[in-house]
Amino acid sequence: MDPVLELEAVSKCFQRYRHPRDRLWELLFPRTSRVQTFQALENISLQVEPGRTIGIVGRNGAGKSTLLQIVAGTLTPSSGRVKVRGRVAALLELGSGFNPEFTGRQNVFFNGQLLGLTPQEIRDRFAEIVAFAEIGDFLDQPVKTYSSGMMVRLAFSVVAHLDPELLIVDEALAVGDARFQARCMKRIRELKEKGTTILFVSHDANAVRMLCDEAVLLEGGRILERGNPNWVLNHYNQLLGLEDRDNYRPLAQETQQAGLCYVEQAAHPNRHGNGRATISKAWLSGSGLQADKVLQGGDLTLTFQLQIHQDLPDALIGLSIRNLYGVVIYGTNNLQLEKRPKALAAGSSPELSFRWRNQLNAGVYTISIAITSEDCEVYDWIDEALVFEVVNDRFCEGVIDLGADLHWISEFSSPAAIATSRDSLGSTSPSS
Ligand SMILES: Nc1ncnc2c1ncn2[C@@H]1O[C@H](COP(=O)(O)OP(=O)(O)OP(=O)(O)O)[C@@H](O)[C@H]1O
Repeated sequence: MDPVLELEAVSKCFQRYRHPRDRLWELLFPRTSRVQTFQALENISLQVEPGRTIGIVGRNGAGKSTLLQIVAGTLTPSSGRVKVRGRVAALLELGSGFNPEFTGRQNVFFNGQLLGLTPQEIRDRFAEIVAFAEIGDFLDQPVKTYSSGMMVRLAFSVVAHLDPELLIVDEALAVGDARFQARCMKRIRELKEKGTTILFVSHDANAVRMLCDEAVLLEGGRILERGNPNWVLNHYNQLLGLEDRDNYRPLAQETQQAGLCYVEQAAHPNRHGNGRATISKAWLSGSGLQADKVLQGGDLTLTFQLQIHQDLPDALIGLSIRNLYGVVIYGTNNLQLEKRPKALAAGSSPELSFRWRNQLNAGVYTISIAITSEDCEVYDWIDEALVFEVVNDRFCEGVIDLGADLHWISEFSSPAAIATSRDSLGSTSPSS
């Protein structure tokens, strides 16, 4: 199959002044130009096959946005060739692609037509776009009156529902509250599963590792590495070096012991089941910071209130915690925990809770909850019912904070002292 995207020796130069006063100088003395040419991209060649998700990583100023703007057609290259097969939809700059004087509704049609969809095709998707964006009555207000959060919700919804062949997402823009992040990432995963080709820009190595089939590392306007995400990201982490750690600031200590609670999910879009029993409420509580933020390391409790509508022979009640990239981090249910209910009579409203130590690392997570029969007849299932964000005081890599401990052994200078220290720690060497 032909590649969806082909870049051949693409370069981009910008003209810029070193100091603002140079601009004035040039106005006063037009023959003595002080403009400098800056090469933002140099000789980029890249082919992307259909259905691939490619992560673009690189330090600030590496050229990621410039590259993606060239692919999206909002910037022309200084030299080289760009070929895109099919529709490209890009979420690059906040508000780009929107006419501020038009209403949200008009902008949806305007963008759809720019992407080559017929008015009927846009009408067919309109309800879905509006439902996802959740901007309510603002749909008929001019976009210039929107908050940045509303703008990003509508912009993401438009690009993610117009069935592009190539979707370009700058992850930095797909943020907002934890719930919106979870919905964005879910939609991106759905598009990936449908075979959409995706270019995904991110500073978050974990995001690229989990979502992308391949990664491209840009540095100084050139491709430094392309290939397996793990391999490329190791290189990226080396580049970041201590930079990140220097920027890391531990949390202030005023953060303890608020509660957090999620209530009724009556009309949840990701809900299904035959209704013989329903989950009337589910909520999470523990050491929190704000409504949907919890601290790493504390206890979390997920409580369910159930409503039994018909006598049930048995029930399996469970939860599944996923990260934003759909990876299941943990799941369990009452059978695995050997807690069978005594009776499930019609009209009863049992309540139960799961409690665990929160070892998740910083990030956004979702919890799917369900009640089914032991042989998987689904009574009620709410996918990604709860969304919460974990905040971690300590910096560590990965999804779980195992809270490793460290004991120096080699600070003892003599072999005898090392042996003594090993004895006192009760440790054995790997070879013993
Ligand atoms: N319109 C412009 N005029 C002059 N220089 C520009 C222009 N746009 C980008 N640049 C420069 O080109 C370089 C690459 O910028 P770009 O925004 O593509 O980097 P990036 O990798 O997306 O960075 P970040 O991660 O910070 O968003 C930067 O040094 C930037 O200052």
